[in-house]
Amino acid sequence: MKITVIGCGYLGATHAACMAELGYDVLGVEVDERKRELLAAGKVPIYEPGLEDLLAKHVASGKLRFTDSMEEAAAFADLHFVCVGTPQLPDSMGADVSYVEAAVASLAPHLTRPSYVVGKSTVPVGTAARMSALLAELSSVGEKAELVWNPEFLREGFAVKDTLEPDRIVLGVASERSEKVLRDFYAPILATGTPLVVTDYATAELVKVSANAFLATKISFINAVSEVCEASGADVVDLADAIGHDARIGRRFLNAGIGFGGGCLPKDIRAFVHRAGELGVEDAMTFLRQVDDINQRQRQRVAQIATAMLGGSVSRSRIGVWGAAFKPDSDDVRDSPALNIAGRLHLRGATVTVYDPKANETARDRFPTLEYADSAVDAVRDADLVLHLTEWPEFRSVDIAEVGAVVRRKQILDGRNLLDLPAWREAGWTARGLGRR
Ligand SMILES: NC(=O)C1=CN([C@@H]2O[C@H](COP(=O)(O)OP(=O)(O)OC[C@H]3O[C@@H](n4cnc5c(N)ncnc54)[C@H](O)[C@@H]3O)[C@@H](O)[C@H]2O)C=CC1
Ligand SMILES: O=C(O)[C@H]1O[C@H](OP(=O)(O)OP(=O)(O)OC[C@H]2O[C@@H](n3ccc(=O)[nH]c3=O)[C@H](O)[C@@H]2O)[C@H](O)[C@@H](O)[C@@H]1O
Repeated sequence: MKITVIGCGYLGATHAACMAELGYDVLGVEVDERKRELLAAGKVPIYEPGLEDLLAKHVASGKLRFTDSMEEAAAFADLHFVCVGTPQLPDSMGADVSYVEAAVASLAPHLTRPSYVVGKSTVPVGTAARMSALLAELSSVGEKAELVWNPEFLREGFAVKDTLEPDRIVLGVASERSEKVLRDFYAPILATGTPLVVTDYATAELVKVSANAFLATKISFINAVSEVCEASGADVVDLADAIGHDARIGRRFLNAGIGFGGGCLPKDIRAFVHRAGELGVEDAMTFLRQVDDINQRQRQRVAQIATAMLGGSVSRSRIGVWGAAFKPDSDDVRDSPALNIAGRLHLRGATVTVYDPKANETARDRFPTLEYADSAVDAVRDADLVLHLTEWPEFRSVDIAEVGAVVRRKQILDGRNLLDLPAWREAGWTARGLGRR
């Protein structure tokens, strides 16, 4: 069976390579020439563990190809997955769905056989119904071009595994026929016992944003509690361990720290609130504004604690920053809390040197005025303060004595609450976490 994947960024490149791995012939459609050429050469423009091997294998075997032509896409397959971006609009909290509209509108006129267009992008509720109407209107086969909404739940850093072994598959469908086509398509994954939820468009769209909103809420909840821990001398990690033993709560996504970032959670919660407003139920989602505020506050809080550790002013001090990506095992710096904090301190007059095992280049593109080092030790040479902001495992195994020998002052702030603070203190450091003893 043949499929196309329209939009080959983080989501689309992963989907394309993984579907080739399942045995399908895949044509990726990508408008960005640089990305398309890299992908066609078997190279992934992003760092995602395991993805390049998979992609290179299937490009070499011919199961995976890339194009920029929708005409070619329409001729190639009858099943098309839309994976284009839905970023936050520049002038509002809402999501920009124009890339989804453009993808559907440019594919539809070329469809000459009954086809299925499957939206995977994260969209405001109501988008799928509009895209379904647009598809029927613009395709020469009319309603024989059907739309399905199939939101994606993969996490960066685990994208390949999450695609091949998802927690669940959700299908928003308008007909039994399209449900059957998608059930057959995902049969290799469903055969392993993966739960399948078949529902309507609106529910499928809302499942996705609700899942991200819940995860964001969990993180902001523990971050808010961490501030109370700090004020009262309690320890938020012990607290999270203790409440996490309750299966109704669960320990995952209860790591207090500098907060969530990335290309999805922040923009998705804002788009959710915005859409609720358009639907006249903004009050129901007011708490999500607080979730966002608490998240922003964490960045401010870390900058404040860092300033206090430097005696009330960061001006003329040197700060070494460990981590730039919004999370480990990724080079994605979209809305990265680590870089936001580094940038704030730089703006206040500190010399800030950043090291990230994989994201130095993507960080330099966005924050060219920061300095970048090639190792954890080089980043903190002559530093007055070390900030641990992205939890790459290598930062937990640094040689404390080696780091101590190169810094100017032995001060470290653990923005991810994962370092062994007692070990640092034993070596003569002032070591702090967020809401930690
Ligand atoms: N990054 C992630 O981990 C996940 C992302 N999502 C959602 O998936 C969607 C895509 O996200 P990312 O992959 O992160 O974005 P991205 O920005 O990395 O990729 C989007 C790609 O689509 C391409 N594109 C735009 N218009 C096109 C068109 N008309 N034809 C062909 N290509 C086109 C762009 O050039 C870009 O390469 C978003 O809605 C996001 O919320 C959902 C789950 C996970
Ligand atoms: O819609 C999306 O794009 C994806 O968004 C998130 O995935 P992702 O952004 O890749 O990363 P997460 O692992 O969710 O982490 C998000 C942010 O939260 C932070 N985080 C996570 C967990 C935690 O306990 N504390 C915490 O601060 C991370 O450091 C990171 O900055 C969701 O986990 C995916 O299910 C979803 O598909």
